[in-house]
Amino acid sequence: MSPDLMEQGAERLQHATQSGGRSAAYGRVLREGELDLSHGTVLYLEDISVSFDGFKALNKLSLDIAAGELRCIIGPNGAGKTTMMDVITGKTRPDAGQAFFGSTINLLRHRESEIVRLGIGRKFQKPTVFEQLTVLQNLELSLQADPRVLACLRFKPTATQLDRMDAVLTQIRLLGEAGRQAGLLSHGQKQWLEIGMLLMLEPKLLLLDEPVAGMTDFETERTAELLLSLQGQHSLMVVEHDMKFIAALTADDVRKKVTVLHEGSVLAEGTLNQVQANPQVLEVYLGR
Ligand SMILES: Nc1ncnc2c1ncn2[C@@H]1O[C@H](COP(=O)(O)OP(=O)(O)OP(=O)(O)O)[C@@H](O)[C@H]1O
Repeated sequence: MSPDLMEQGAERLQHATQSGGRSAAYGRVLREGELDLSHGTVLYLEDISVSFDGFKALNKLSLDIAAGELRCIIGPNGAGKTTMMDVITGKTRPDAGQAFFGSTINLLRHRESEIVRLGIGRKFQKPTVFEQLTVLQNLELSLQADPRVLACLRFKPTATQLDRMDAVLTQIRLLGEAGRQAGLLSHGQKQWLEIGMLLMLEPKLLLLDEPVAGMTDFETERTAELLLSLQGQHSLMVVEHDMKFIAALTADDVRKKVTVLHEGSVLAEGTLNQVQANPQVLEVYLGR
């Protein structure tokens, strides 16, 4: 989708919310801040550039992700993968470019905390669960406005929230560990718990930075199953170096796209087979 269409969408939303009228293009009125996926795109980045002391960490990066898509991003160290996630989540402001969430939400106009509330969840590489709390309490904590541990002990979830916790615990395969102290979980289980904490907020887009780093083969396989079960309902951007894991994430659909970043731009995009056979990718990424 072109930025023009994005701006048109934003204007239409503004008109709909100001006049209270029904937008003919969307068939129903959008509430302000509501994600509009009617064009089929959940994330749209165009010509994003970020410089650190003159060094271009991102250089006119353009990328879009379809609603419900699971997109794998690969690239050598320093390619700009983390910086790209920092821009999407509002941690870093780009020098130039556009970033839209759906067709109406201009991410560059929002703060980090607002972007979380708008529906973008981010999982950093290292697990950051609360080790002294139980698995269930960690999930409860993610629902609270007050993130202090003491507040968690007083927190009384609603019936709907309890149902959601049950569903998430099943999804992350920790239902049997709900009362266990998070610090006693394996590394893989802690990573799943953190994904579960993000899922409690029902994000539309999940960004995952090297989710299987340090996991056993068994845990890696389970993680691939978990992420595959989330696609469709959520959109996912998975940054990974582990090619076996990428192969597992793309095995269900040979047309699935993989994006290769290099020196702050998209070097190649295509199916896993296509990017693995791309001579430029072999040269810069695989070092052949
Ligand atoms: N705050 C910063 N100040 C200066 N340079 C930075 C900063 N953040 C990132 N960079 C540089 O920008 C480039 C892109 O970094 P980034 O962390 O986005 O790459 P990456 O693809 O995530 O790498 P890796 O796979 O090693 O995590 C690197 O050369 C990095 O050194």
